[in-house]
Amino acid sequence: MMPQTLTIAGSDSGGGAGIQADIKTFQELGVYSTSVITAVTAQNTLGVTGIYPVPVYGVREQLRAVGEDFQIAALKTGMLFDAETIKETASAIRQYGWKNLVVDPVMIAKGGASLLQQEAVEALKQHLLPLALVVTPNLPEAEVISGVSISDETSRKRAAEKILLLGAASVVIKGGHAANPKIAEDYYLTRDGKERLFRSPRINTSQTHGTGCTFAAALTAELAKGQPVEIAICTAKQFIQAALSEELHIGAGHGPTNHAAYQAYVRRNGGARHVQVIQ
Ligand SMILES: Nc1ncnc2c1ncn2[C@@H]1O[C@H](COP(=O)(O)OP(=O)(O)OP(=O)(O)O)[C@@H](O)[C@H]1O
Ligand SMILES: Cc1ncc(COP(=O)(O)O)c(N)n1
Repeated sequence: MMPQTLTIAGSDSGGGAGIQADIKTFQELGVYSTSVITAVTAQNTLGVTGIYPVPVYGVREQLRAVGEDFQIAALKTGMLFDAETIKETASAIRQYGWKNLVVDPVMIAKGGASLLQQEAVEALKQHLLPLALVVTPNLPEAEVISGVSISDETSRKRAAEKILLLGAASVVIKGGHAANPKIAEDYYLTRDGKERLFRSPRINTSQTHGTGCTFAAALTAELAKGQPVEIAICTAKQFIQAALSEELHIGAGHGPTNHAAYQAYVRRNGGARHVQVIQ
């Protein structure tokens, strides 16, 4: 049977991030996707112009509908917007016993719009992170969650350790926002102290809308297929590397990544693009 996955996230009318990015990625990687929509955004490659949260009972009912009928092998969370939605989500994850949770702690859209209310950060830390197998903050999100200002490898590690103290089993601090012009480097740390660096050549592109969502969705898909976390992260990095390499040039702003590029690359070359893993 096809592995079944769930994304709990916001809708992006522009199709590059959020639920839409997740479902495209799940489909490309051969897993079945269910979805719980937490908020509808009016959004395109130029920015977010409206946010319409789904009432909490609507979120609860979607979670119930999925929980009562599907065998969820792995799931991810993206834009959760407010504390009530976070609590409802955490409660359903516990109720249905869903394992292999990837928490992408989405806070701010590329254009600057806030996708998580400030007072909801505490709820994220208290209710959701303890359930996570992997939490995938970008650099600014890692700073907000940990309270550590990240300026070098030592402070990045300290931030990761603080995030793990909140209860997540492992963390990937993504390096898309780092200043390094040559390398995009993601730092992985587990609760038992295992460290890895996932590095790839940095691609010089403005078509980066939804990179975080796509990366976390690829990771979730691979976990659903039973891959170990490190292998799943490596495939997710290969997936986003391909998606950024073959630009679509859609829209006038920060265009979406190319979700079909990874499979096209694998078909052409019999394998995936090189990502360096440093142990
Ligand atoms: N220019 C780039 N070239 C290669 N890889 C990149 C680039 N930008 C980001 N990545 C990779 O994309 C993934 C997502 O990282 P990023 O730090 O952009 O996440 P994010 O900020 O959460 O994304 P988003 O902006 O969608 O919220 C990581 O694996 C990162 O290394
Ligand atoms: C519904 C939704 N979820 C997540 C993001 C983050 O993606 P990005 O930072 O690339 O805008 C987004 N823009 N919209």
